[in-house]
Amino acid sequence: MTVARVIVDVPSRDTDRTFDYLIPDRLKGWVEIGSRVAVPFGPRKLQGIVTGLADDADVEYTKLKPIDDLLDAIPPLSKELITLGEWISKRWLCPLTIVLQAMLPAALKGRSEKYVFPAEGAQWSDEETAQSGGLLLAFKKGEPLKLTWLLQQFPEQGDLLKRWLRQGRLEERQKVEDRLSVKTVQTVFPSEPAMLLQAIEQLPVRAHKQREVLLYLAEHNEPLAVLKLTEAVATTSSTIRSLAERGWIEIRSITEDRDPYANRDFPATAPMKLTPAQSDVLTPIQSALDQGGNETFLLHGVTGSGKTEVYLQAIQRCLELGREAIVLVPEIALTPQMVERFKSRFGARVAVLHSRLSQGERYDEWRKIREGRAQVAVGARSAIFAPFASIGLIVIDEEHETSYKQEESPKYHARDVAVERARLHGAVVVLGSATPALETYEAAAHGGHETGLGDTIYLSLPERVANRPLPGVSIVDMREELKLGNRAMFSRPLADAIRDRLEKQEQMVLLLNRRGYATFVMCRSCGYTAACPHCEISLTHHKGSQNLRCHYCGYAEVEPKTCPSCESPHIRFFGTGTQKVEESLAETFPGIRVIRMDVDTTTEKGSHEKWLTEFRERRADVLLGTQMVAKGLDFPFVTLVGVLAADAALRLPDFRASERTFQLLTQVAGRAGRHELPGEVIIQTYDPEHESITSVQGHDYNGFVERALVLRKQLGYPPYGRLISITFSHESVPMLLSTGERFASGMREKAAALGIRNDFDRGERTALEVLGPVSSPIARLKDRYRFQCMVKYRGDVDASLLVSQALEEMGEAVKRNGVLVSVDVDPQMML
Ligand SMILES: Nc1ncnc2c1ncn2[C@@H]1O[C@H](COP(=O)(O)OP(=O)(O)OP(=O)(O)O)[C@@H](O)[C@H]1O
Ligand SMILES: [Zn+2]
Ligand SMILES: [Zn+2]
Repeated sequence: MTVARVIVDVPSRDTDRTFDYLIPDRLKGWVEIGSRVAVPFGPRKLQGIVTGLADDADVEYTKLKPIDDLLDAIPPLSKELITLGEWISKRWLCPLTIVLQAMLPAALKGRSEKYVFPAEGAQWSDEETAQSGGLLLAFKKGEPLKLTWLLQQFPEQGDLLKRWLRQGRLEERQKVEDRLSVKTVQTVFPSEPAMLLQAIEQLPVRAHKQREVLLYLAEHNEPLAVLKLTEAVATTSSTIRSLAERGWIEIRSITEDRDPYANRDFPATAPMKLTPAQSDVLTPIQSALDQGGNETFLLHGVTGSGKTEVYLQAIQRCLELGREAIVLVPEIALTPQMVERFKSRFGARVAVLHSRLSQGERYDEWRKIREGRAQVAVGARSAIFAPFASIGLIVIDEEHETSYKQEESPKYHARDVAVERARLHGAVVVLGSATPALETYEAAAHGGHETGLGDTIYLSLPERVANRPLPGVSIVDMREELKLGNRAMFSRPLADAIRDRLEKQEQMVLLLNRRGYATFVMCRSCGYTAACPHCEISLTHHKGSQNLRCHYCGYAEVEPKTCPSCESPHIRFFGTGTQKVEESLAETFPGIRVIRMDVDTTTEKGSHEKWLTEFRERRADVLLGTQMVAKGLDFPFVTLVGVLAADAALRLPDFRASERTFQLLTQVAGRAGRHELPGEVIIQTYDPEHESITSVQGHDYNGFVERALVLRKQLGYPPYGRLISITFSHESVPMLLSTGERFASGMREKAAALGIRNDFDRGERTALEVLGPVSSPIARLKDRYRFQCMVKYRGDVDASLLVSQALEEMGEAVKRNGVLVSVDVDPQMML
């Protein structure tokens, strides 16, 4: 092959196509589909990814420029991932380069030199050394060598070099990683116990602390981090250092492995003996795996029904068949507890990918996958791009979670990507949830094809393991509480239950549903509310910094003491934050031990883990938090779940608001009574008759869903129709209106030309309707007004294509006027 088709890394519509480059002789055999290259582009040098190879070019040969450089020896992307990327780019109307960049670990994005060196412990026979034509000798000094230099020096040895890199005997590293990596830890190496006891004799009488340290080390005679030792003995590092100066202990810096789980023991677990219900759902999954069939299953299992054990045993079968598995979990459920369950079963074969890893750590895990050292990838959304070669199984836990849809470009949904990637690999998909998304449920229960999921097989685990009952749920009407004179945050039944658990030394989870329930400022005299001057949304009160802030643009102002509008002093901060609940708990229940988990307390690396361990070890009575306490946690002593402000998110202008509320409440209720002790759930609400809330009480997923589906059908909303939202933003409203109108009429003409009607009601199979332009729910953002059009369609029409054509036709004018356009295919957030 002499020509490479390259997607350059400029995310715009004009460059969203391949450009041809010559492959220079020295790079022949090295440039492959999926290679990252440096290329000249006009006056600039750009990075690009090779998406195709050819023997002839689209333009005249003589006009082709050669590729400047190859950026990695082994292509970071595979042919299959490029194909998947092309599909994503079409499906969600997003430039291909943005999709491909999203597939690469961040550490790989820089353009830094690559170095090659022998892997630790790698050996070569004399014969191989002789064959290598000096290549291996070049490594003799043990120093990494530049990839570009090697390619020039050993043009004949390319194949060997490549083979050894693929086998992992040679390793490829880049500078960026060196910069990121190697963390060193000051570690104490104690002498023999006998020596230490002798040393104690020699200490001055008053050196209590030093004596304690030496005693401790005599007892625990093994290397220990200085920090750990100071904690264990409650002393300072200078005490320890003075012992080192006298030669009784030694302090050395040792490099810490970046694998955040590497230094932890995971006691190995054997597969559990399945319950009959678990076996019944595992059997069809395993036989699909055995037959190499490309099937999608919905595993609908109530909370605590043992879905995870089913995943584990399905993965085991997949590995036995010599194939690889991806497990997706929502970012906030990617807790150490979850990771532990996979690590204990499959050990070092598991790679973990999540956003709390540093760039270097993520890159390490990614390489483990690509080099075949790991066969199971557990991670959040983007782990769907794990660079495996032969995927047998993709599991998506809590498949209804909105976090599987990326809100910024590329706006893909990991569930749909999973189904497509599984198709490319002939793999099995298992979508698990106690509260499946309506789209998934519809596809599985009624074979709905509008969902894009295709045929989905419905499996169910309707009961908890070991006949444990689902917790009893009671609903407290907060309006009644107010009538009875209770203005506190906790209703009487909840307060009583909390007291009861404190007495019994059992544990509690309290959820504050804060979405749509921001802490805003309102004047009780005149009704003034503080809003951002640049965006049409209310400002949020931040207690720590005593200011009001806009969550969208970052605008901040000092908190007012009197109303800026009428000067009344009765200006109040409304709404409840977790911090306020924590204070109120402390006042109402003196001595109560509370762990608060929200964005403020979990930003620090490892903090999640710390809080959960503390709670598991029963060093706290209450785990209080936002959405992040609702999922995946399994604590035996939790017998009470309380929900404050259950209805806070019901009024959001989003047709999924009630589905989301139902899901959240069911999930958090599922944290109670998962082991021997029975559980109880108390939900506080101002809207006790709302179906989202009453259905949680009856554990009635199917009833809730069937009723919700009737409504969706009437409105033509998903899963009976699909949506594309197009948002235009500009400083001028008239400009927006005319742009929006032009788009809407363009779309209508296109649909009409295809004979597609725009009325949804008459039950025609194919329909398309354009709604808007209307002002967006967030009407102004950063001084730009926002209008949106919604395309609603169903049946046999490629609406994404029509939208991109309509936008293309308006392209020039829109660009000239500075209107920004953003497209969201299958939007999950209507705000
Ligand atoms: N076959 C089994 N025998 C005994 N215990 C089991 C079995 N399967 C699962 N369990 C236990 O039951 C509890 C609940 O299981 P698990 O956490 O897998 O449920 P889940 O369906 O994933 O729940 P959720 O959706 O609420 O996270 C766990 O403590 C698990 O160890
Ligand atoms: Zn006022
Ligand atoms: Zn703002």
